[in-house]
Amino acid sequence: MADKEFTYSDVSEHTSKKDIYLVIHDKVYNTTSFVDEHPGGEEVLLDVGGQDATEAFEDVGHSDEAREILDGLLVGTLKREQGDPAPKTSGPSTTTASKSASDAAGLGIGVYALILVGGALAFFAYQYLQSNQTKA
Ligand code: HEM
Repeated sequence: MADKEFTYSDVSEHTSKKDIYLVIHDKVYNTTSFVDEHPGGEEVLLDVGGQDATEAFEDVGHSDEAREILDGLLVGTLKREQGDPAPKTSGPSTTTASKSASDAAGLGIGVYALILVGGALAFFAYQYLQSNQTKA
């Protein structure tokens, strides 16, 4: 049963809670029995029902236990045809995510530096003005 081949359009017919298939790494999984038990909730599974859920699955960083459950739900492999959506991998999107995350961190440090330097400048300017006042 697990070597059955499914086309993308076969899989896309199984989108309801009572009959839901997911594609992860070009393997087809019948997730119907697991929807109610998913620790991440049924919503997220229904969102990707009948679709390639590779990216969604990998982005969460599922445990080995999750992967074992997945093995038990396997019903076949995906047979890609021309015009089907391209395989999804978490590769490029993760790189972009971490890049923008580090950009944001860089900006955060810049803002802190600006506050520190600005604060120091204000302090010295205040001291300078105070000393001028005492002189006068
Ligand atoms: C049939 C496919 C899936 C299986 C077997 C599965 C299994 C699991 C398991 C066992 C956990 C508990 C934590 C762990 O062991 O990693 C979990 C957590 C989670 N899953 Fe999935 N999952 C599947 C698909 C998905 C998909 C497609 C998403 C989409 C975003 C998702 C989102 C999450 C989230 C957000 C959690 C964290 C819940 C929390 O810690 O509060 N899962 N999943």
